[in-house]
Amino acid sequence: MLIVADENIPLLDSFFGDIGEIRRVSGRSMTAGEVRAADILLVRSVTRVNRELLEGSRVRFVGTTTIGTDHVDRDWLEQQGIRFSAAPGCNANSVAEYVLSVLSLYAEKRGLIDWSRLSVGIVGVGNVGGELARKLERLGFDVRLCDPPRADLGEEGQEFVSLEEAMKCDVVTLHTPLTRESNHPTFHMVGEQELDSLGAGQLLINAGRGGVIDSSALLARLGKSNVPTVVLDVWEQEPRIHPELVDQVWLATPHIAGHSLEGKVQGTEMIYQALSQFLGLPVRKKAGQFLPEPALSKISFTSSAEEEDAIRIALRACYDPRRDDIRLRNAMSGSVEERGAAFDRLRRDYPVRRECSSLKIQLKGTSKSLQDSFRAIGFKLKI
Ligand SMILES: NC(=O)c1ccc[n+]([C@@H]2O[C@H](COP(=O)([O-])OP(=O)(O)OC[C@H]3O[C@@H](n4cnc5c(N)ncnc54)[C@H](O)[C@@H]3O)[C@@H](O)[C@H]2O)c1
Ligand SMILES: O=C(O)[C@H](O)[C@H](O)COP(=O)(O)O
Repeated sequence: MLIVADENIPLLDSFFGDIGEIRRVSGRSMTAGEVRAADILLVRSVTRVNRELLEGSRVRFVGTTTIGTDHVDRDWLEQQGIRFSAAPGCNANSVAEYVLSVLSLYAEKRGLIDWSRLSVGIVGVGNVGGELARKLERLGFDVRLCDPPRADLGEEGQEFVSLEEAMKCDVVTLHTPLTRESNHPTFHMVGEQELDSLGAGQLLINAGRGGVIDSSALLARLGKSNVPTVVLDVWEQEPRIHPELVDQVWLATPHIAGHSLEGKVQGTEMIYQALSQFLGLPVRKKAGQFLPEPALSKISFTSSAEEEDAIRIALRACYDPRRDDIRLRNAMSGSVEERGAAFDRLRRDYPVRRECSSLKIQLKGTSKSLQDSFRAIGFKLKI
């Protein structure tokens, strides 16, 4: 059995080595010729999986080791009887931790000692937005949820606000899929009007998909007065992103919010499970068995620790988005092609980033409130 796979999928041999022969190819430039003889196709988010790629091939199973599926023509796969599987939620915690680290930096930039005084509007409350909401609510933030498809379902006990209401929060963070044909399409959902409603005291984060914000409207907005602070992890036309936009936003990262090692390995594991089921094979491997010891395993705080400082230090010890921001800015020179290649290189060669759960926090004589905050974020405590 031939498995053609994006070379950026981690642990291909460990998970799939005994299922078939693995042929690694570039996900970004994968061609019909490269997949024609494959039985199984494994991709990440950068491969357009459609008729053009697969017509006439032997492929019977397509797995994407990602949450997002906007790169896959699912209707066509279904018509062809090709089984499709994605990895919902695999890196949701990674994205939630990305947003928490950004919030900690933003609170500091604003001179706020207590970060939980920020109100946060979460737009798209699925696996990512839901995980983020749980953490923020436990940390005491005022959280507003905006999710019209869920609101339509009339879920009992769940309150949702409109996009307009969500855009009034101190922080607005976008976690929707990119859709064009749904009842509530998200393509360019945040355009001129929404951007004009934001002001200098607000932060806008996009860690969903680039096309959810109209980037021409955003560039125009950033050229006016009373500008909001903007953090972009996702961009229109990746990898050929707009260098001017990189210049204008506060933090610019190369679509890596979900790139914790845990998130990536869980994505591979979920597709291994789905493929095993498809082929009628037993599931014998687990992501946990392949995770190495983290480089940083323990931090201690004593009763002298200030709560806000301790959280800031621990969060940034795990992940500091400023490092990714600097790498992206440094890569923004040269021609369009060179910049695009550099964007992809930053993602391919992404350093190992571990989630907060890999770091044990030792607390001696600290307050209950600090312990609760660490637990809410997802750290393991040793008291
Ligand atoms: N930056 C990254 O690295 C990264 C990582 C993971 C996922 N993502 C992106 O984030 C998206 C969300 O991930 P998820 O796991 O939460 O997906 P999900 O499917 O679990 O949740 C998406 C939510 O968005 C809601 N939604 C749809 N249309 C909406 C609209 N118009 N307004 C508001 N809400 C709307 C849905 O009802 C759903 O609840 C993915 O589709 C992917 O594109 C990005
Ligand atoms: O949809 C997802 O899961 C994320 O956007 C994912 O992190 C994308 O990573 P990529 O497949 O581009 O490496």
